[in-house]
Amino acid sequence: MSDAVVSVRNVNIYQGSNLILQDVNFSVNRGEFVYLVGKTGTGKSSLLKTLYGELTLKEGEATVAGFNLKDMTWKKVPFLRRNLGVVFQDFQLLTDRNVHENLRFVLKATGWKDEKLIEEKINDVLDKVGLKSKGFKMPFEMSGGEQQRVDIARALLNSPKLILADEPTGNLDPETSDEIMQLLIAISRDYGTAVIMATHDFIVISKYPSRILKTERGQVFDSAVTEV
Ligand SMILES: Nc1ncnc2c1ncn2[C@@H]1O[C@H](COP(=O)(O)OP(=O)(O)OP(=O)(O)O)[C@@H](O)[C@H]1O
Repeated sequence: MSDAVVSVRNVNIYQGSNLILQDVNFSVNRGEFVYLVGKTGTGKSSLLKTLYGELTLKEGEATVAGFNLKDMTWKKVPFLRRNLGVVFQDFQLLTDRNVHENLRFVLKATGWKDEKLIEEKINDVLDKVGLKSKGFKMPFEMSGGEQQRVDIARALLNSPKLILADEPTGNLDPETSDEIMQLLIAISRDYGTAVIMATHDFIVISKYPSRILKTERGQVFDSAVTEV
């Protein structure tokens, strides 16, 4: 059986009628950590959006966490998302509730009902990101690094096979970026979660070298296949 969590074959990605990326081919295996780099506007976000079902795949073949993306209906997208964790630069936490309530909100929205299991899961993910005692804090009471940890905890709630992270260190100072990188790398290593992380931060990449996908001139180049 293939270990691929993401498989993309002969894919063309459009924004409206504009072809953004052509003939994209790559796979990502369980537990792999992959950077996604490329100049602004070359299609990193468009590629991530395709992988989490925000942009419908019209041309080519792709599977993510066992879901076929081709012509996926909007009805199916929430089921895909439950198998993914998505982490953004700007955290996107609900500002009017504390950390615990932010996490509980996601579990409830994704169908969790058993209060004991909900409590256990929240404690589990907070422990994994090193925030076990911070569940009562409001987002505005936390540093940027702590908020990013909460965002990662939220991404872990449904034990995803894949985390898609769009510039997760973009708003953080170098030391805090380091902490977040070590956390994401530990998650991929310890839980077998594949991570695809879009970034402009070459200091981070040189410090934590890993496979690179690069968007350039309408194509995706893969350091596993060619020099990027
Ligand atoms: N919603 C949209 N509608 C139309 N065109 C879009 C839309 N979103 C992005 N584009 C265009 O698609 C191209 C790729 O944008 P995308 O956001 O994927 O690039 P990016 O590499 O992620 O850039 P950045 O590093 O700035 O985030 C750009 O030319 C952009 O203008």
